[in-house]
Amino acid sequence: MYVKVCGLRTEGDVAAAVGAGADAVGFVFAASPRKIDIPTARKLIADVPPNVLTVGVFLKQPAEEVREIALATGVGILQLHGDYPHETFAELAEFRLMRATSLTPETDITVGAFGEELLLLDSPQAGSGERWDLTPIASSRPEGQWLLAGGLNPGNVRAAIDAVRPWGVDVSSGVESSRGVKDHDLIRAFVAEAKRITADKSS
Ligand SMILES: O=C(O)c1ccccc1NCC(=O)[C@H](O)[C@H](O)COP(=O)(O)O
Repeated sequence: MYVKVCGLRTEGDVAAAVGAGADAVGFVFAASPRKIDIPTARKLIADVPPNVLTVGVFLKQPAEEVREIALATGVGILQLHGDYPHETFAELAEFRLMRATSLTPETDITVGAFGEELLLLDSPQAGSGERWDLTPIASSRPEGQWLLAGGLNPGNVRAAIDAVRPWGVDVSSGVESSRGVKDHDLIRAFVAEAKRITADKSS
C-alpha cells in the first residue's frame, strides 16, 4: 500500500513521516493553515531521501505560479486540485503530475486521462478531514495508480482500504492534533496501519 502524508511543515513532521515508512510527503502551497513558504519547503524537500516522493499541493493557482514554485522548491510531483482543464496539464507537462478531484457522476476516473501519472480521489473540500461516500467506487474502481483521501485516520483507514482497494492512501487532517499541526504518533500509527493491511493481504 502506497502511503502519502500531506501538509507537512517542519523537520519533525518530515522525519516522523519518512521514519514511519511513508512513500510520499506533501507540502501545501495553496491558501491554507498548512501553507508552507518557499524557502522552508526547499530546505525540507532537499533533506527528503530520494526514495520518498515529495509532493507540492496546489489549488486553482495559475500554471505560471505553479511552475515557479515547483522550480524554486525542487518538489518531485505536482498535486493539482480544482479541476484544472486539459490545457493546464499540458502546460505543466514538464513536471510529474497528480490530478486531484472529488467524485461526481461526471468525473473521469481513468488514471492518465489528463496526462497525469497519479490520480487522487478526495472529498469535495480537500484537506478538510471530511469523509465522502465511497459506494460508487466500491463497484466501479479506477485501475492503476490512484490514491484515496478524505477523512482518513488511523482508526478508519483499514475499513476504507477494504471497501475500495485503492492503490494508495493519503492523509492530512487525520494525523493532526489541531488544524495544521501534525501529531507524530498519529502519523506513525496511520502509516503502520495502512502498511499492515498490505502485509495481511499478501499472506
Ligand atoms: O490541506 C489543505 O489545506 C489543502 C488546501 C487546498 C488544497 C489541498 C489541500 N490539501 C490536500 C491534502 O492534504 C490531501 O491531499 C488530502 O486532501 C487530505 O485530506 P484529509 O486527510 O481529509 O485532510
